[in-house]
Amino acid sequence: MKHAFVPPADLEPLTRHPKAAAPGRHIALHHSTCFGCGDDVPLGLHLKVMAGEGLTVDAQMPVQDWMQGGPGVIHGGVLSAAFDEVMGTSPLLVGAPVVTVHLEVDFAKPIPLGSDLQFHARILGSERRKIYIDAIAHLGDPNAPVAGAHSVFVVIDVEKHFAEHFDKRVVL
Ligand SMILES: CCCCCCCC/C=C\CCCCCCCC(=O)SCCNC(=O)CCNC(=O)[C@H](O)C(C)(C)COP(=O)(O)OP(=O)(O)OC[C@H]1O[C@@H](n2cnc3c(N)ncnc32)[C@H](O)[C@@H]1OP(=O)(O)O
Repeated sequence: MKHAFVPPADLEPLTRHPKAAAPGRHIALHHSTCFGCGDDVPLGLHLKVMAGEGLTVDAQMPVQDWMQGGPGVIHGGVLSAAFDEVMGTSPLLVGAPVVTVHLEVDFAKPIPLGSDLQFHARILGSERRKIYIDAIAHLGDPNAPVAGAHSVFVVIDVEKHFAEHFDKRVVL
């Protein structure tokens, strides 16, 4: 798949946190009203991100009718949000809460409504507070990706980062 993103060649390797979810286990919810992973939002992606081997995660997403962009196919923004969520959850494997600063998506094939979309993301390494991650999406054959993504996330102090906005949060 074509892509233009070039991660730094000298990234620091990261290691799995001793308390990270075991391979095959669900990585605990970010929060229940998150558009990407929350159980309590009526309209959301409801993604369940599972720990994989090493510094990888996996998720699957049924492509539902409300996700339509072009007729019969997924909207690119919905796909981008799903990549953001899946990749953004993976740093919890190394014990790092992050926010996205950069997200690139390569759309290789139209993705039909009704498909069962599979995601696989991997942490590439870090540079200071930045964590570089890439991912693919496929329809059953990881060797035939229908989309790919590259991202940069930055490790934050969660309480400080959201302090100013916390009182305006939506509780359902
Ligand atoms: C949805 C909420 C998520 C909450 C997560 C909390 C718990 C996590 C647990 C579970 C994860 C669940 C999964 C979530 C998935 C979805 C994540 C999202 O969609 S997050 C929403 C969108 N993103 C933002 O709203 C960030 C807005 N940006 C900022 O607030 C600031 O830019 C911030 C705090 C991230 C960094 O600002 P500074 O002042 O602390 O630090 P400076 O020095 O500017 O940047 C740090 C490094 O990042 C580079 N950087 C900054 N922006 C960059 C960019 N656009 N591209 C590349 N590098 C960039 C800089 O060059 C610097 O790198 P050098 O160390 O100097 O090399």
